[in-house]
Formats: sequence, C-alpha cells, structure tokens
Amino acid sequence: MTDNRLPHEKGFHISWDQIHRDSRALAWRLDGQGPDDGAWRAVVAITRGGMAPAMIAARELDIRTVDTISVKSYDHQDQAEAMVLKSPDKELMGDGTGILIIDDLVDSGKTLELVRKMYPKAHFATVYAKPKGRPQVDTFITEVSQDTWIFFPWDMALQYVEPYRGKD
Ligand SMILES: O=P(O)(O)OC[C@H]1O[C@H](OP(=O)(O)OP(=O)(O)O)[C@H](O)[C@@H]1O
Ligand code: HPA
Ligand SMILES: [Mg+2]
Repeated sequence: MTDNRLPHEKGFHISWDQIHRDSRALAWRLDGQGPDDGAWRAVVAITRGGMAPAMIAARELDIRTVDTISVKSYDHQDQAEAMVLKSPDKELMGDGTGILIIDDLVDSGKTLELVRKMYPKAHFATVYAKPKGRPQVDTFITEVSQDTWIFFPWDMALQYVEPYRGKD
C-alpha cells in the first residue's frame, strides 16, 4: 500500500527531553574535534531552531563565546529562498576556522549551503538530518526520512487525545 500522507502528517514528534539528550550526544561527538588542539573557538547558532541545541552543546563543551546567524528559509512548511537576516561578528568568524555552527536539522540543505559559502572552514553540525541535506552537514546524530516532518517541542503543546476505541 502506498503512503499518501503529506510530510506534516507523517510526523516525528520530539520532546524536550529527547532534544536535550540528542543535543548532548552531538556535543560529546564534537568534543576535542576542533582544529589544532581539538578546541573550538566559538559556537554559532543558526536561529531560531539552532539556538536550543547550540546552548546545550556550548554548555557541555564549556564554550562561553556564542553568536548567532539568522537565516530564514521557511514560512511554516513552505520553503522559500534562504536569506541571511543577521550575521555573526566578522572578526570572530574569519573564514570559519575553529567555529562550530549548529542547527536543529538539515532538510534540503539550502540553509547550510548558504552559511557554508560564507564560512567554508567552519564545522557544521545538526541534531537531525534528512538524506538530501546530508552532504552539507559534517556531524549529526539521527537521520530522518525525507518525507517526514520533524516537530520540535517549541512548536508543540501537550493536549488531550481520544482513546483509540473512541475514534470513528
Ligand atoms: O535544510 P533546509 O531545507 O534549508 O531546512 C532546514 C532549516 O529550516 C528550518 O529553519 P527555518 O528557516 O524554518 O527557521 P527557524 O529556525 O527560525 O524556525 C530549520 O531550523 C533549519 O534551519
Ligand atoms: O522537518 C522539519 N521540521 C521543522 N522545521 C523544518 N524546516 C525544514 N524541515 C523541517
Ligand atoms: Mg532554522
């Protein structure tokens, strides 16, 4: 039988606890992987989705220098042209050497492609990755199929659901 569900109907729902554990796992994987002495100079979060994973990773890796790059590429679930709305500190970034750039996920890869062009020597890490975007990411934790929409805890709320037997 073919699965005709739209991506948002085939959802992968992630709790706060899950994103915390997966972001920690990402940090541990990146520990000691920076250039030269293994240290990272700074963490840069791709806003807004990258901010929670970046905060968790910066805490795990004891990195106090944290900046942001604001990229907008989606209006809800509709993809548009990726655009940089705010750049991180120029002096801090250089060509990206020793900088850990973190996002919550890579989907088509458009967002990371744009940021990579700006900082070709940076290390790109996401918590989740879909197959199309994988070439753009250096380190990730969990792969999710291309036709699955990932729902993050900051976009959800706990709510009542009907018992299975109560549904028509
Ligand atoms: O690999 P791509 O196809 O480019 O998609 C991935 C990007 O899309 C989402 O951000 P979005 O632009 O929706 O903004 P947000 O983080 O502020 O929610 C997500 O947080 C990634 O940054
Ligand atoms: O699967 C997704 N979930 C949330 N935001 C996204 N932005 C691109 N793909 C996704
Ligand atoms: Mg984002």
